Amino acid sequence: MFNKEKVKLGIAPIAWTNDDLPDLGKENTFEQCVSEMALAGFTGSEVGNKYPKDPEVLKKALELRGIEICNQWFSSFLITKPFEEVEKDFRAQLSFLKAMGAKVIGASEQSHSVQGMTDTPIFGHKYVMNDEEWEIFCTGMNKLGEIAKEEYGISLTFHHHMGTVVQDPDEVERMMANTDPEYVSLLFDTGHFTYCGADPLEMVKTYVDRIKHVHLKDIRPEIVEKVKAENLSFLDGVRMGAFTVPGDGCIDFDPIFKVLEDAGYEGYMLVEAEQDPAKANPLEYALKARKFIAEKTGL
Ligand SMILES: O=C1C[C@@H](O)[C@H](O)[C@@H](O)C1=O
Ligand SMILES: [Co+2]
Repeated sequence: MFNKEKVKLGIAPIAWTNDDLPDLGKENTFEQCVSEMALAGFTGSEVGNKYPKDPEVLKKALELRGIEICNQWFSSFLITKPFEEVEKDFRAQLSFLKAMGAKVIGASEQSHSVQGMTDTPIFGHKYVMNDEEWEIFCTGMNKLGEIAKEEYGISLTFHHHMGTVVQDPDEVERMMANTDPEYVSLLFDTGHFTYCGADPLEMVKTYVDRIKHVHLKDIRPEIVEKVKAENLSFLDGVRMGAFTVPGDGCIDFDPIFKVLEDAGYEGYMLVEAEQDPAKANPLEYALKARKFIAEKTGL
């Protein structure tokens, strides 16, 4: 059994309004989004572009609905920008997260990333770091993680992601092996591992002791196949419905939950299923996800 005091459930605003494709759900307001998260039975959220920037204003709106901020995406550019520049942006985001009471920051290395490029096929076009870049990247992540932990009391979790320099299992392995477990943890995303052809069960078994945040997303494999066959971009795939909520795609979540449960996982499991809200009503899919998680985990 998951410890109900220590494992919490969240949902990402990306199902209501997609910051990577702002036309998807542009009509949905911040208030509708957070109200529906609460209505569906979630207590955690990440941060979307429509969220108030002032921590006090945001905190009030969330507290009214019994929601807290549990993580926020951070785009690092360790191999293409001076460390000091990355550090400045990182500290600004940590200050915001600390004011919000969040315990986790989710970093993704966005140097040379093709995840947001609509004219670049997602398969076969990602950048591969050389040895020197790996050294800069891992050293930088350790430094960011140390700042986050020692100065802000926040854990740095690294988000492996399609189209980025840390996408495939061998890249995740190299990143994990060359960063300090004290300062760098893994943000385990079921959808991104499945999308790149990895087995999310193997990945969770391998890294469970270093996982501090979980993104639960499912995959519609026929859409991913189409993206591959037709050389489409990551965002084309999102529009077409490559991702959906857990329980609605091809991933077997039972053994994944079991590994996390047996290891005594503590932290958030957050549903993150970006799709077109005009086709997949966000409240309907949030309720569907919440029911699935309750049935599978008792949470
Ligand atoms: O954590 C995430 C943040 C999104 O912006 C991203 O593209 C999505 O796929 C994801 O996993
Ligand atoms: Co994710």
